Amino acid sequence: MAPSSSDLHSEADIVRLVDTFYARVNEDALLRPIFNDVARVDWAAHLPTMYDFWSSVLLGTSRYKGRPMAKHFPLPIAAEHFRQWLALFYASVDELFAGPKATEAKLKAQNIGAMFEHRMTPNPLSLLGNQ
Ligand code: HEM
Repeated sequence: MAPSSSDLHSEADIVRLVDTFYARVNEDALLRPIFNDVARVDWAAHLPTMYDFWSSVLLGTSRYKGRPMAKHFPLPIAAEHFRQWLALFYASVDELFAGPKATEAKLKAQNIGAMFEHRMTPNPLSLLGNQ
């Protein structure tokens, strides 16, 4: 019988989630080149930043102080990349956890991702030339 998952509660859970998610990113044909070839991410620095980010979002610790949009604007990413990012995030949550906090993690990832994607999409009104 498969072991039943418990919900996400602790800092150790955040670390497991982030490590599992980025392991999937690093095996993904669409996303791996963006992180490793385009952005040349320093994983030893990025993973702790992401522990802080998700600890702030899900456990309310306010440890993350960065400005994430600035890191994403220069990247060649569009709807398909955001869809894949979210699919891998959902799969990671579902592999490890089940419960209200796990559901909250997926909802927040979806909302923050949609906001990033929206802000990165050129506004068609700008074509009309009204600044
Ligand atoms: C297609 C989707 C995405 C790609 C390819 C992507 C890629 C990246 C890259 C390359 C960095 C820079 C890492 C570095 O500093 O070396 C980064 C940073 C970051 N990303 Fe994403 N990202 C994506 C979506 C998201 C989403 C949906 C979230 C939030 C739910 C997110 C949260 C962050 C945060 C918090 C940082 C750290 C910024 C900082 O250094 O303060 N990303 N991302």
